[in-house]
Amino acid sequence: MDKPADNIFSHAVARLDKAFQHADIDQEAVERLKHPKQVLEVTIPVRMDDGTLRIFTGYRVRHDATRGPTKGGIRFHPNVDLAEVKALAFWMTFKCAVANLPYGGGKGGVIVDPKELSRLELERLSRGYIERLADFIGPEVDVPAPDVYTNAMIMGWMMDEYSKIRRQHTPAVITGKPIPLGGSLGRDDATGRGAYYCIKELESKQGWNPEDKTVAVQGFGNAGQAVAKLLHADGYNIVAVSDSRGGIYKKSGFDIPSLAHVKNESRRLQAVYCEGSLCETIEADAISNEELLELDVDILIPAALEDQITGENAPRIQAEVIVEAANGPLTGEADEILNEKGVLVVPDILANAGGVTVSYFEWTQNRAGYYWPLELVQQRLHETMAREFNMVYNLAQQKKIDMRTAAYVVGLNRIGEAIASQGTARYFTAQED
Ligand SMILES: NC(=O)C1=CN([C@@H]2O[C@H](COP(=O)(O)OP(=O)(O)OC[C@H]3O[C@@H](n4cnc5c(N)ncnc54)[C@H](O)[C@@H]3O)[C@@H](O)[C@H]2O)C=CC1
Ligand SMILES: O=C(O)CCC(=O)C(=O)O
Repeated sequence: MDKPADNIFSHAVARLDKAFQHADIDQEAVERLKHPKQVLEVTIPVRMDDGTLRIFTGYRVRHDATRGPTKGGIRFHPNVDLAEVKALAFWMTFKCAVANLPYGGGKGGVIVDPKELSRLELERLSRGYIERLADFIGPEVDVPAPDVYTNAMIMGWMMDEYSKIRRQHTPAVITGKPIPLGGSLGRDDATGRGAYYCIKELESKQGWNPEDKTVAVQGFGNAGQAVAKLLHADGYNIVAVSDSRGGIYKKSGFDIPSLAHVKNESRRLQAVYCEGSLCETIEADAISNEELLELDVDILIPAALEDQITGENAPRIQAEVIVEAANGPLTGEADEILNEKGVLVVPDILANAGGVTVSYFEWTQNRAGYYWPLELVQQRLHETMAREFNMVYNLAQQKKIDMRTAAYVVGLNRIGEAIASQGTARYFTAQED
């Protein structure tokens, strides 16, 4: 049985060996991709509202920069550790390659439960983290963004802090910002929307009728809410959702805008139906997050944290399709079991690439100083997701491999081409930027 928490990074890189057999890349390059390029650990002293001092620990990892500046979000969570941040940075390298963005992969995290901080404490922590990272990031070097328990407001503080340190307005140092500070229209729901576009591609390939399909969504934050809302609007029956406290189930399905409205107002997931701002409680079953994963649904969307489906619960998964809106929700052992069972898994490095794709659009808009209408953002996101979904899907069919392996093959081939174009001597002598 695997023990996911003990080495999430080595489990993540182990997936490369399977993909390498089908890819066109030098073996030494693959070995090199099993190690991050740079790792930074910082301590952040923060004056709390009661006058005491707390020291927080944070990380930023740049995994690989062959295809461009490293790119990836910042997570604020009590369980953040270095192995997790390294794994998340590794996934970013492949996600950016699969979406064909001119980026490598990076990721950051701070060990903190942001729900325990006041707004001012959170702002001091966010600014302090960027002060520690200021020499490590930059629009052409490493470009952070939101991830779990960080949001546009935090990105705004961070961009402002970096600009203050550089004495230069620098919106392209970070993406996912508030619109008045240079954020892109459409970044807010881009991760869930990207996953939705993947599901729409599957729908047309498999001839699904949305009204016949049941869906369970684990995690009701940025990614989970957006994909649930879009699927609901198309007629899919969202029968279960959850957050960190647990889930709710209703056989006839939920009105997702009502759930989202109340969750965002009250910070609690409740079974409700709203007409305008008038909301009433409705009948539903309380379920645990573990139970949600094992429901008899057509489509399961993990949209919370890593290692949710393991060798232990994979045999009990009943969904026919799993769309990984979260990063790393399945362990390697779970993958094997689900592949055996014939479950179609749309992997994280494809399914949740919508967020970083619109982050790329935001970065290009910041650098050009010219801003796009929402329709253009969504149209280009749709084109990217549909193109890369089909690239991965067709490769999987052609080589008779699972979609995760196919996605890694696409990523490895693109990174391999970039290395070959640079000259391998450069790649292997640590001079790449
Ligand atoms: N925000 C973004 O643009 C992107 C996020 N992702 C990934 O999507 C996943 C979710 O991220 P966001 O939606 O941004 O975070 P978020 O902070 O907006 O929401 C996280 C949600 O997960 C819930 N949650 C936390 N622990 C849980 C648990 N143990 N079981 C069930 N639910 C739990 C929270 O209550 C919350 O509803 C993460 O894996 C993240 O790395 C991936 C690509 C981009
Ligand atoms: O928007 C970005 O740059 C990265 C988002 C992210 O952290 C992710 O895709 O996991």
